Amino acid sequence: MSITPDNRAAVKAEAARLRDLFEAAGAVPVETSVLQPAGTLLDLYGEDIRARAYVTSDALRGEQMLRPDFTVPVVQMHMAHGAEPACYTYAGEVFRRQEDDRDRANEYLQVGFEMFDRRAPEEADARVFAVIHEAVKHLPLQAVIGDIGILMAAVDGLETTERRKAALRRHIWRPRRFRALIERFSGRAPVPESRAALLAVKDPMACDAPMIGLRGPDEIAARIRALREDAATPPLAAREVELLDAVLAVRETADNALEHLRDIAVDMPAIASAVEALAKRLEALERAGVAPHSLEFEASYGRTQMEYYDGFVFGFSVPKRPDLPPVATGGRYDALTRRLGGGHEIPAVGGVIRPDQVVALEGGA
Ligand SMILES: N[C@@H](Cc1c[nH]c[nH+]1)C(=O)O
Repeated sequence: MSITPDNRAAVKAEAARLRDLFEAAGAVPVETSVLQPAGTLLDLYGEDIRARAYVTSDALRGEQMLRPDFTVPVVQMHMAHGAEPACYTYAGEVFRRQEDDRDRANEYLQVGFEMFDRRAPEEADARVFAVIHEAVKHLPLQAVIGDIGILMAAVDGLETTERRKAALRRHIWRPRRFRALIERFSGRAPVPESRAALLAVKDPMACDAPMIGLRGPDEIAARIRALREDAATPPLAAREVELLDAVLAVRETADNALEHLRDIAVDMPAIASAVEALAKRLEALERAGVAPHSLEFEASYGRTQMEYYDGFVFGFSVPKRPDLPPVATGGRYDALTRRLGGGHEIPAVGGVIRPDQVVALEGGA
């Protein structure tokens, strides 16, 4: 649902209620411009949002985009002149093109809560989750949590080349492409024919074909070297793939998921510290009044959301209604503060609620 003349007043009133709640929880209200510089900022969101942003040009300022979210501009603002620790709230429109569903809003309000705090990250995770949970607890929603940090640790721990790990890390956000890479790196899928043909030639650069395209000879030669190195890399061990698949398949209540992940970590020590961080987070959630057995944990959760997440992720959705957008989503984005921090960084976590979805559910949609 989007904002229509009929529901505008109700959605705005709900946005104000949420913002008041977040302020009462200690957040300072902030504003960001609707028009944001596109360029490098857009890259931080990842492929999905990049494809859906409204971008326009400006003779003086270069490419501009209609704000696709608040987190990136709020991080920028905080890194430029924020005090520590800090907690912010905001309410305003975000804009994302819808490619295949006309009924999904391309412009809607978000009310957010963001915490920048280097003390006890698990406490901050639990605090953000609990504040959002409290705001939507009157609605029939199911909360799902996940942890991108566990997936990153699982990839980092694989016994393979840095190059293969970097490719997998990049494609955590594209589950199908990730799967295809695993199939190839484990030798279960054949090397593409065109690549095999290229590598069969002793020196592909030694021919007098004209240079066309954007890549120079050095870049092409480097790419061929990389492909040769890859072709000579031993396949991922079947056992490692099995363990990685086991991690990705974890999907159960959070208390059981923790036990399950601890079992997997016995054979996959690379994820052990990320799993213990999950344990601490669940304890902090329990202290904040959220019982772990009431939460679904899905190891793959968040893989199709913002690419800046690198730890805790969560969402609140209407059960059995995958056609409806989540009412609230959020997650941890420590690395984003480093990328925008010009040499500084601070652990950070936050989330947003969509007041239009709250109003629709209250109206029985
Ligand atoms: N900005 C995210 C939500 C979020 C806020 N803070 C962390 N995550 C989004 O629009 O999906």
